[in-house]
Amino acid sequence: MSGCPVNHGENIVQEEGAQLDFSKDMSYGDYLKLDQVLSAQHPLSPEHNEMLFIVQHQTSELWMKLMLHELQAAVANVAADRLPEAFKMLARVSRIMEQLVHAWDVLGTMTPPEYTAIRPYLSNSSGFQSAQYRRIEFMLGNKNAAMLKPHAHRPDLLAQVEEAYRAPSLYDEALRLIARRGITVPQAALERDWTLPYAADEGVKAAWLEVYRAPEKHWDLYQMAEELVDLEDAFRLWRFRHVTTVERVIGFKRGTGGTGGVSYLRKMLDVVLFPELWTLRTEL
Ligand code: HEM
Ligand SMILES: N[C@@H](CC(=O)c1ccccc1NC=O)C(=O)O
Repeated sequence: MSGCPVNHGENIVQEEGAQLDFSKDMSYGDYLKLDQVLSAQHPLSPEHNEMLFIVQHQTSELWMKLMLHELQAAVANVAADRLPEAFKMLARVSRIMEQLVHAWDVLGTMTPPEYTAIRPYLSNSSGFQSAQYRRIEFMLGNKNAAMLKPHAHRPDLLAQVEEAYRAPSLYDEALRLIARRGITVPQAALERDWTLPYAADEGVKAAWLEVYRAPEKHWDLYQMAEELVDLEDAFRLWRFRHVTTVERVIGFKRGTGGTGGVSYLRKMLDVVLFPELWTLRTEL
């Protein structure tokens, strides 16, 4: 084999001039704090599949962290009439949601006996208690005071969840925006108790219909509405894949969080975040 013209990896690295000494420089792992991130996986059971379960949830929480970062900035941009910036962020939030929809395929490789072996180690913990998830739901308008309770023992997290609970949602800000643009929106939608879940309103539907019937007059509001529909569409897919994966893995057992399990998650499929943006379509 001597004299073989194969370009070995070592040669390529040298020819390319890749830096190989990081004793004095910040490296990849330093920048990304990988020692911290990759030392946070501690299975409680002897089961092989628990690593999948932990990594799946931790990566989901990381994506949720980015989603919150983008959503917060998007809401602030809508409130400040900076729509191009808001659209960029909302598009990213929808793509993250789609990423999480596809992530269910990985978890779906876990069979009921494999999960049943891990489940006792989870005790009463459940995704129901995810503070980041609850903040996302609240920012998207699905407000519910009872969902604050699982965070009562963690004042730091409770403060963050409460902040999202008390603030106007993305949709509330979108309605205030279209009102500022001269479209008639019922006053009750513009100034209200933001802790209450949004209730569909014929006057709000009429307002959005004005946008959809003359898109050339309100092009950015039209784009805003379609960004919101994209986001809710992706969120619905996530909820659907969750309940299907849960049925596949635990059937109709009660949840570790204390709910009926699949029955509870199916009820959540009926949640509509931006109702008028869906109902108006019948009239177009
Ligand atoms: C085998 C995998 C999974 C099973 C069996 C499962 C099961 C359940 C069940 C039964 C509930 C209802 C609450 C309860 O009583 O526990 C729930 C809620 C929830 N789960 Fe999962 N889950 C799984 C994976 C995940 C993953 C990967 C995530 C992503 C972070 C997640 C996030 C959530 C969230 C956010 C809730 C609350 C939903 C709401 O209140 O609308 N779950 N899950
Ligand atoms: N609620 C699930 C447990 C569960 O899935 C879970 C437990 C701890 C951490 C995250 C979880 N994922 C989503 O609910 C169950 O009833 O099996």
